[in-house]
Amino acid sequence: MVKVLISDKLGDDAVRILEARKIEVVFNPDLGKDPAALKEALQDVDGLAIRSATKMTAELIEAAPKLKVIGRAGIGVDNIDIDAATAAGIAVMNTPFGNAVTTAEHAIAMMFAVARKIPQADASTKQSKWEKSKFMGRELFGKTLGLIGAGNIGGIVASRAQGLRMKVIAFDPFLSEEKANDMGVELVSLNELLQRADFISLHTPLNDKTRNIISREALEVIRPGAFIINCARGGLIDEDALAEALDDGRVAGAALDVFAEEPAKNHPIFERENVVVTPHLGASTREAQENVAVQIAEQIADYLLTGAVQNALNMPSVTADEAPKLKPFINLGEKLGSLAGQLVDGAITGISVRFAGHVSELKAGPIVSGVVSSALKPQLATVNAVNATSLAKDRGISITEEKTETSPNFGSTLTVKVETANGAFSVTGALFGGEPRIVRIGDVRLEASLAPNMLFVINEDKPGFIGALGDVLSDAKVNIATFNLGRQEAGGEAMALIALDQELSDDTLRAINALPQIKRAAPLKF
Ligand SMILES: NC(=O)C1=CN([C@@H]2O[C@H](COP(=O)(O)OP(=O)(O)OC[C@H]3O[C@@H](n4cnc5c(N)ncnc54)[C@H](O)[C@@H]3O)[C@@H](O)[C@H]2O)C=CC1
Ligand SMILES: O=C(O)CCC(=O)C(=O)O
Repeated sequence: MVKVLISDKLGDDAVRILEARKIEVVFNPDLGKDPAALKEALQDVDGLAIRSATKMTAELIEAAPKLKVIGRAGIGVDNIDIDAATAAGIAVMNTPFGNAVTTAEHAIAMMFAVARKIPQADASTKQSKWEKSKFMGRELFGKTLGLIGAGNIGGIVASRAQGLRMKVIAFDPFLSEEKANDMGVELVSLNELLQRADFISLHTPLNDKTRNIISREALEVIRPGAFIINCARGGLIDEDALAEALDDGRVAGAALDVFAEEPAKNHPIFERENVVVTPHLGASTREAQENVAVQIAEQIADYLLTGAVQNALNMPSVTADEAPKLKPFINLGEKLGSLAGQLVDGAITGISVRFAGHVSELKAGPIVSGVVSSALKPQLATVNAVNATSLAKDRGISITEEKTETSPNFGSTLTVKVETANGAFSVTGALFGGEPRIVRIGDVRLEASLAPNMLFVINEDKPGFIGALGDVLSDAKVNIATFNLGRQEAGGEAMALIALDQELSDDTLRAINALPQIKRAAPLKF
């Protein structure tokens, strides 16, 4: 039975959905905060569902031998070592839209809260102080809002702010001028944004380019009296420099939902009068939590049970409709790649996949990943379908695809060609009753199903060879299951793919290679 661990607080719907799909669920919402216990619990799970408390480090990923998918019920994946997951063949998925509206609403709420000092006024009024003159606020109407990052959440914040009649400008190097125009947002440089914005709201992922994007230098050029709102990630702001800018009044106020270190307790910035803080509540509404719990449970179940891939950060997507059609061709591609990879000699320099017939209408990515990973497997122990194409690219191996709509003798065929400095090897396969079958090797037609133990031979097409080979195998007590022959012309070169019921020993292989007609004999494993 497939098993999924939920190690953070996640809506109950997630458990219901997974169990309804006959998945065993271990729901321990406190495990994410206890890496040692989490490590133990990861030993035998196929899937993991998390929010932000669980930090999936390379060490934890290594401790999860069966893990196939990590699902983040939310947007930010900076708590997952994606490179380590990819290297281990684990799909990493998130739910990019489920909590976006809620988080954008939190940013707007925080902007109001800091501009009107609502939390401070609330606390004072509840202490019976009635300090009316102390809490003079600022109006948002007509002010300039500067968005750093205007994607999903930034875009929603922009539209809400426009409703408040604010002017919205944005710094986002990956947003096209056309899209910005559609959003009614003026694209500017970071420097211009810092100098023009009355309110600055951050909405980028945390990565090497965005870490400390609000740096000490940025705070030096910021428009005096600006407010800063951060509902994205703590590491985007240099917190020490912000504290100083708040103290000397360059920054009028800051509203922070996220912190460089979380949970943030006794943070020095909490002592500042002009700061409003929340404990990473951006996504915390009933609606958003229901959305992300349902979405991640469905995505994890689909992936584990059908192979469908949605919202993965390290794999091409495959819909639930596509998955059953692709599965047999992925299997065929893996077998062809494996056969070619086992038979080529020397470092692989290129792999090409030719799709002919109906298979050319299917998504190529997952099939190519299967071909590449199995072709490289004999040379690279760490390769898998998730990291295959990126690993190939890193090693300078060219990957090409070619598609033709017709396949003369079969509904669909896949041809895999693997090149090395010593030559190329190509093999074609098709599906018979959904099962992979080899139909051509190089220019030679031959039909063979694949078995766990096989022998590939090239020999001179002369009488007596098959008998002699049969004698060697019989002496070694190796039974022939199927024997499939092909040749280009009588008396020329012949080929055979032979399925064996037992594994070949080195001695038997030596005896086969010593037969006079033999040109090549190689064992194959599938
Ligand atoms: N506080 C909370 O509870 C929540 C926080 N978040 C965080 O909000 C952030 C934004 O999420 P989404 O809008 O969904 O992401 P998104 O991917 O839709 O948008 C991010 C935007 O940032 C831009 N960007 C990337 N690098 C940039 C750079 N160097 N400079 C300027 N812009 C850059 C991208 O082009 C994109 O438009 C993420 O960090 C996410 O983790 C998301 C949900 C809840
Ligand atoms: O799960 C949460 O509460 C945090 C959400 C978040 O930060 C995200 O989705 O990026």
